[in-house]
Amino acid sequence: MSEGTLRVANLEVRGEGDRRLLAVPDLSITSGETVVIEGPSGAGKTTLLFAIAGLLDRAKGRVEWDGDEILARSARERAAFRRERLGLIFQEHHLFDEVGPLVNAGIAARYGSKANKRKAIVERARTLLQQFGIADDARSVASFSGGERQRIAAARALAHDPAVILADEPTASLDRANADRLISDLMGFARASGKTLIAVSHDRHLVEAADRRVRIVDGEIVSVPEGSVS
Ligand SMILES: Nc1ncnc2c1ncn2[C@@H]1O[C@H](COP(=O)(O)OP(=O)(O)OP(=O)(O)O)[C@@H](O)[C@H]1O
Repeated sequence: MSEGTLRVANLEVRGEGDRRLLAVPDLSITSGETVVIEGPSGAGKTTLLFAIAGLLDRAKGRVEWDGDEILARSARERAAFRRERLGLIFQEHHLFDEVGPLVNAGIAARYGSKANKRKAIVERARTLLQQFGIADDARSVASFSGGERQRIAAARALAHDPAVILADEPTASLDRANADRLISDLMGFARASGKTLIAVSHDRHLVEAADRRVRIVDGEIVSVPEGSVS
């Protein structure tokens, strides 16, 4: 099986008061596929993304990445799995403001124990920053623009070479030009390197750029009419 294959079965997430937030009987995403999860506000899109990232303790059912089930694992094991296999990009990028782009993008190297692995992460971070048009600059990231900061966050998410990129509203805080630049950088990178990309987004340009849409309404996946963009 190629890396980055997702199989979800009987996934259910309940919130406070036992309210059902999400029920996904079956969802498969193949290695290298680019998918946008869309749907109305409050439908459960972020809940689905967080559940497949193993971020929700209360998720029940099966989430298998390349045949490895992650929901039955401890929180600590799931965190180790994420560090190794997933690259996460959020709307708010939470960079370390006082240091430069390379320290931020290569931050995973600080947590690695093996010197050759640490070196590879920093080298990849450097290449990704270049690819995403970020000058190799010592100035702190606080002085970079919003679009540049989000591209630095994308480089950070990819520097440890994960098979899967998960993004939650990655363009939501960007203007059109910067959003389009990020879409082009991310999609270009995912396609060129065969990564699976799954993004929650309302952004029509991102929806149109993806191979497939998964639409969620009231916590359930509904079918999407061919060719339509909501
Ligand atoms: N811990 C929780 N307990 C109870 N309800 C929750 C909890 N977490 C999220 N919810 C609710 O679950 C629903 C789905 O939330 P989610 O963030 O997944 O929606 P979304 O589709 O990503 O929405 P948006 O597009 O507005 O970000 C919402 O009604 C939200 O208020």
